[in-house]
Amino acid sequence: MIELRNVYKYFDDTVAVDDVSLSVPKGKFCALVGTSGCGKSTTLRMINRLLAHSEGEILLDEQAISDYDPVLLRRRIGYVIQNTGLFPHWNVARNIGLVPRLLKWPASQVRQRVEELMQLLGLPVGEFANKYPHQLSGGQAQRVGVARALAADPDILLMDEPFGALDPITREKLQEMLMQLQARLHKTIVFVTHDMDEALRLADHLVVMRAGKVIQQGTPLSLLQKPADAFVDSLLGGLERGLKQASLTRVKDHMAPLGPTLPAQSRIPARYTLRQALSMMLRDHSERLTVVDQHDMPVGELSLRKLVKEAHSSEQGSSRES
Ligand SMILES: Nc1ncnc2c1ncn2[C@@H]1O[C@H](COP(=O)(O)OP(=O)(O)OP(=O)(O)O)[C@@H](O)[C@H]1O
Repeated sequence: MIELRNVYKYFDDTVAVDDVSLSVPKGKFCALVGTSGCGKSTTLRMINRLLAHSEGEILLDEQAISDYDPVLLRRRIGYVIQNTGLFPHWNVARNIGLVPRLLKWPASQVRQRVEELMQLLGLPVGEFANKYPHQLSGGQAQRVGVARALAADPDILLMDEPFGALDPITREKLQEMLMQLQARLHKTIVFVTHDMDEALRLADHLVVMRAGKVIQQGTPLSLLQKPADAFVDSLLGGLERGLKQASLTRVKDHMAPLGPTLPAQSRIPARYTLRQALSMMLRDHSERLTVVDQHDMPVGELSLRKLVKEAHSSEQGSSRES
C-alpha cells in the first residue's frame, strides 16, 4: 500500500506538487494523468526517493519512506522510464540481471531469473539474450526495461510514460502485455501517462492533476460518469466520453433476460463491450441484439432504449450522491 498525505514539493519558487493526497492499495494500478508540467513525474519520483518531498507524508505499508534505507527502498520498487535507461554496452541478459547481481544472487540463480523474465515478456532467450540495446526496436527495448524492473521481484512498480515513445500499434501491444502481467503478478503500480485512453484502459484508480494539484480521483468509470469540471471533461474526451464509458463496460453487465418476443437477428457475445454492441446496432440498423455465450447459445438481450434509460438513471444517482 502506497499512501501520500498532503504532500508538497517545491523547486525554489515553483510549487511542483501542491497538497497531493492519494492512496494505492496493494495490487492496484493507479494512473496519474494531466497536461505537461502538472507534477506527475515529480510525484512518482518522490515515492522511491529519487526526489525528497518538501512537506507531508509518504508511507509504504504504513511506514514513512524516510524511515527506509533509500537503497533498500529502491530495491523494493521497480522503476521504468520512457527511454528505458538500459546500459548501451551491456547485452539484454546483463541489463535484466542488474539488480539481482547487485543483491549478490548466485550466478546460476541470476541466469534462471533472467531467462524466466525474458520468457514472461515475450523475448525468446536464444534470439535476444546477447543483443545490445541499439539492436532492439523501441517496443523490445521497453520490454527489456520492464523485465529489468521486475528482476528482483519488487512488490511496487513505478512507470513514467513507459510507452510514450512507441508507435500506436506497439503501444497497444505493450499495454496488453502489461495487463496480462498484472493479472498474474498483482504488483502495486503507479503509472504516469499523457494518454487518457491508456490510463482508462489500464487503471483501477485514476488521478487527474493540474498545476501540481489533484483535481479529481476515482475509478475510470466514476470519472467518466461525472467529471469534476470542464478541464477533466475535456481530458476525458468531451463528447467522446459516452463511448469511452461504453468501452469499459461489458455487455453481460447490461443484458436483460430473453423476452417473450422473437430474438433479435444480430448476435453479440456477452464478453464484448457496450461500445462494440453500439457499433453493431448502428451497422445492423437494429435497436436490439441477442446476447450469446461462448457456445453461441442465446443468454439474454440488449436493448438500446434500456441502455439509454440506465445511463440516465445512473447519472441521476451519481449526482444525488455528490
Ligand atoms: N529539477 C527541477 N528543478 C526545477 N523545477 C523542476 C524540476 N523538476 C520539475 N520541475 C518543475 O516542476 C513542475 C512539475 O514537473 P513534472 O516533471 O513533475 O511534470 P510532469 O507532469 O511530469 O510533466 P511532463 O508530462 O511534461 O513530464 C514543472 O513546472 C517543472 O518545470
